[in-house]
Amino acid sequence: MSPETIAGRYEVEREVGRGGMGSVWLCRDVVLSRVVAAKQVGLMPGEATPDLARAMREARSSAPLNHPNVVSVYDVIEEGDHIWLVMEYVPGRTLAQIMADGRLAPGRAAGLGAQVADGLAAAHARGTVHRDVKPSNILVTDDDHAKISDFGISRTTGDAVLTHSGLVSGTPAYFSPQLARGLEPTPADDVWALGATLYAAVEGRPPFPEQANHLAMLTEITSGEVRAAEDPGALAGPLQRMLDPDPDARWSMSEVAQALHRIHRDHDDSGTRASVPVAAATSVLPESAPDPTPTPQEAYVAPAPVPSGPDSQDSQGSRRALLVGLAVLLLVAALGGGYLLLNDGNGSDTAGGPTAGSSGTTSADRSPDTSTRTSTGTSSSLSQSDETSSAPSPAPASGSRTAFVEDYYGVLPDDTEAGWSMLSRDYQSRTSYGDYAGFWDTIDEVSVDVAPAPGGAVDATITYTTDGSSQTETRRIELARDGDGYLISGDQVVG
Ligand SMILES: Nc1ncnc2c1ncn2[C@@H]1O[C@H](COP(=O)(O)OP(=O)(O)OP(=O)(O)O)[C@@H](O)[C@H]1O
Repeated sequence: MSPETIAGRYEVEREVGRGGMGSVWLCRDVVLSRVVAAKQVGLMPGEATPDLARAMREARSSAPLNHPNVVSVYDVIEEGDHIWLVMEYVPGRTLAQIMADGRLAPGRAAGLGAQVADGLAAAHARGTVHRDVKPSNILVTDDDHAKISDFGISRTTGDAVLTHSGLVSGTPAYFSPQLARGLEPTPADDVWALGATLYAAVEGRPPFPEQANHLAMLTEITSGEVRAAEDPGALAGPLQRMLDPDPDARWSMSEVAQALHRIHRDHDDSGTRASVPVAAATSVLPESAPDPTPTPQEAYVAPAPVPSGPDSQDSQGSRRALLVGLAVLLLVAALGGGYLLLNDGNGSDTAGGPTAGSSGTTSADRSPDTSTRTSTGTSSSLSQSDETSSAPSPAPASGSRTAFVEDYYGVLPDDTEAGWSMLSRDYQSRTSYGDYAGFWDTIDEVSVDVAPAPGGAVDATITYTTDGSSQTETRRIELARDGDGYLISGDQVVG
């Protein structure tokens, strides 16, 4: 069901997209009689969750910018179980969507990049680092006016270190080597990310192509060895300066803007130049088409904890890279799946049920009201190459909801086939078994405390341990009935 009005002021017309934090809706502001975009961000009743913190951060970071190349944030509204970020509506497409049609001509890429650089230079002048510049965060109108959006994980000088909901939703493909190593974000990281974005726009793939194993990808990024773009045209020089592994040697964002404006003036070769779709790597979010019957209850899995701490010594580099990788993986993997698993939010499964059959569980006599804990051993070495297989192991068929979730984490990280079989078919369809197993292959040990949550959900406080380092988060896990037992049908971070 779609919301009809938000805060008695914004009449909802339709859904225009979905991101890592929820849906985005086209609305009419009846007070000022203008269209706006409202981004729904999940909020637990009575709690200031990391999502709220993220929305407030986005509002605070971008609202004062008031720049033609930055999406303006107008308001943050708390209503019922949700918060809404009300912002300027930008008709058009994301750069990721444009790139899906084919590679961009260098002149056009320079023109879009110059505008984004203008917006980011203004942010940098205010001491704000965006941290998540990528094609899906660049909105482009039909006449090629570009605006950078989503300051949700931006950092302003003096901010407390983010411990939750930091980092990116989906892909580290645009991370600088320094960010991949877990160092403090700086404006130079945005310069790299914009360079990587322009590289992908003209080349058809990002400098470090997407891999199912994000940890391996982060390790590769830390090398900083970018393969020279094959046909960058006039962008060759700027790309070299933006993608310099040494952040001190990179251009500032203002220098980038100047150079790109100059190229755009000199090479007005607009349009795409080939029908080579950019790999899905650059379209990291399933961007939905307008839907006349949107379902606002749907929420994407929220970001996972990010390792924190002021230490940025090189000697800590590999460990922090691992932790950052782990955070990314947790972020995209949720219960261990792949990219941006959707939470169906209603606790019901799709018709047809899971591919696996059902069998008994040992947990039928456990009380659903008792918080329990389980811990499992070291990681298996499961192959990550099987992208399509359905696991043969049967799902438990009976038992309490909390016990089912406990059992789920009880089989992990070692028996990913059994874990996979405990996910609903709908949930499985949002990732691949290869990604799922690949994620759990990076985890040495997982332990969980479970407790009943409203609506038949289960709150699981999960601790993942890798290489002696641990990360803990709480996920609200939705379960769907499957015969006498359950299957996991969705989840979201709640703490
Ligand atoms: N201000 C806006 N005007 C018009 N469409 C928008 C606007 N903001 C977002 N959208 C659309 O909604 C989609 C989702 O946006 P959103 O910012 O939630 O996701 P994201 O940036 O891709 O992901 P994340 O929030 O995890 O970084 C975008 O891809 C775009 O299609």
